[in-house]
Amino acid sequence: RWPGVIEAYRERMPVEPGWTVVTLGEGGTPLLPAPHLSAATGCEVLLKVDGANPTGSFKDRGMTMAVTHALAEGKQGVLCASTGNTSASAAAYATRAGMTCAVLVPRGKIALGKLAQAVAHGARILQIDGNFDDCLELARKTTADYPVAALVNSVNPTRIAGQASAAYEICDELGRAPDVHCLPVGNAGNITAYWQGYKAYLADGLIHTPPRMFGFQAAGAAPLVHGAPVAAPETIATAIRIGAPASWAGAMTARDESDGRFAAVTDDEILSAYRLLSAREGVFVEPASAASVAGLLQSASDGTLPRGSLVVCTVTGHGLKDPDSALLTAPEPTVVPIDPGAVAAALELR
Ligand SMILES: Cc1ncc(COP(=O)(O)O)c(/C=C/C(=O)C(=O)O)c1O
Repeated sequence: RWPGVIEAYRERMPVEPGWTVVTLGEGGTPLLPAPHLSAATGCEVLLKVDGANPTGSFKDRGMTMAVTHALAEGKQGVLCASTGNTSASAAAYATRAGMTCAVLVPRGKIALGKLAQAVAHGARILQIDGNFDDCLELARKTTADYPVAALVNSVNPTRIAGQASAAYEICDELGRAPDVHCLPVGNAGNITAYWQGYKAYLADGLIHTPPRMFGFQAAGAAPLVHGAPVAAPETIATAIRIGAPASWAGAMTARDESDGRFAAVTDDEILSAYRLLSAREGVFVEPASAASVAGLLQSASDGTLPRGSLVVCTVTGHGLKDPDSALLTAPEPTVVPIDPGAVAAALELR
């Protein structure tokens, strides 16, 4: 039985003996071959399907560590700013730990599924009349003034330590690191964590060569591509609608040390990758997650991704998080009378 991220990689986690480990069985997610993407790019493409985590996104890897740490510190609750998935995960793990949870979310810009999760777990939800960056600033100030609550955003290093587990799993499964690792980048905690994880395996001689980190941002929310914060980030991929990444330095380190790169993908590229994943690979992800595959396709066509490369694309969140986006292009449902002939006709069965 998979023991969860902390027990699976205990010697690499900042956890002390005797601490209560707060886990929902996160981690150990599929590393799935992607035959259509491999054929389309001339590479060997694998998807790290992190939407398969307990609350449906990669955030659980960091949240198990952050909430375990907060509980050990005697905190009464957790607080976070979120575009949605962090709040869903914080609410679930806080509940598991018997702690309270408060979340600050940008007004009107949070996908339905994520809000439902925070509500279901009984989190206090404050809609801030601003964007994610405003929420994060508020969360930092609030937890500084009222230390009774732990700030569990990815500025919290225990989040990064937990999220590095994805890199460990990939190396353990492949017996090596991929040549290139593609992932969507918003607040840049995840790319920071992956690079930390690959470097740890390199230092321990468990891999010979770390991957080049390819980070992809939505064109309307691409501060790391432009080299400056974006005041009014805009994208349909609301999870990465972030203009001032908190882990800017970590993202730069990952790019520079790995000979990697950042690039922007348009909402159209994101949506076409989003549809390709569900329609051809059978993997349903939320739009932000598809940015890594949009970037893979862009890199294959603009020559920045050499043919024959072994590539892992992390798809970070399950498609159920954002049902509205899936229904954007849904055809009108056909109404059929209770008649087998009508069904056969509607399905054009011969
Ligand atoms: C599905 C999905 N894909 C990619 C990202 C970007 O990861 P980072 O670059 O580590 O921020 C997020 C981030 C979400 C939040 O920042 C939040 O939930 O507050 C996400 O939910």
